[in-house]
Amino acid sequence: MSDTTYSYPSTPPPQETPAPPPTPATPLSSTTSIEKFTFTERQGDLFTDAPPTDALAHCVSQDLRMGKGIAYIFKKKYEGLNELKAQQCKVGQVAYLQRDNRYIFYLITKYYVYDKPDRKEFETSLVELRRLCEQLGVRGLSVPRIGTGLDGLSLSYVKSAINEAFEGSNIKVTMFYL
Ligand SMILES: Nc1ncnc2c1ncn2[C@@H]1O[C@H](COP(=O)(O)OP(=O)(O)OC[C@H]2O[C@H](OP(=O)(O)O)[C@H](O)[C@@H]2O)[C@@H](O)[C@H]1O
Repeated sequence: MSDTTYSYPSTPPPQETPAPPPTPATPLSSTTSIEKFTFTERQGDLFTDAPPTDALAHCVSQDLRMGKGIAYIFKKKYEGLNELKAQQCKVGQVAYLQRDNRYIFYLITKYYVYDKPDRKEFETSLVELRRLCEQLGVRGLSVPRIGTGLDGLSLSYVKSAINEAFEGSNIKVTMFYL
């Protein structure tokens, strides 16, 4: 008896779905840096220890008296009273000067020199400060313990208000203290 070999078309094995090509990893180039908001406290003199390219900010009254405290030092060091007055800033707004290749910000946190700022106006001026920093391309901002001396705000409140106002920005804020 002859062997008859039947050949059947081989049933192709079930097609495996070809694995998708590996997703190329996002190239982390050395230039990929997403700057984030940081808040740092540093002991030192704002005027001598802050990075020279950092903008500076402090609190003043709408009447721009700057009669004492650190405001007085700013007035003596940067002058510009007429430039500031010409901006006609009101409480909650921020006037500024350009000096030595940096911005100097004046947060208007109260009406008169003898007033004390209220929190809402203080916070409004911080939000305006951030807006101005972003508009002017400021990436580094150095401040004293704003509002905590003559203006009588608590340090913990001021720090939380700064963090609240700047969270989500790409600005590095440094708070100097003596
Ligand atoms: N070189 C330096 N480096 C680093 N930190 C320094 C410093 N020099 C001083 N400090 C500290 O910086 C904090 C706040 O210093 P301040 O008490 O002056 O400011 P403030 O923001 O509470 O109040 C503003 C109102 O006071 C003013 O005078 P008026 O009465 O209003 O005329 C204005 O006009 C405003 O309205 C205190 O811890 C100081 O030790």
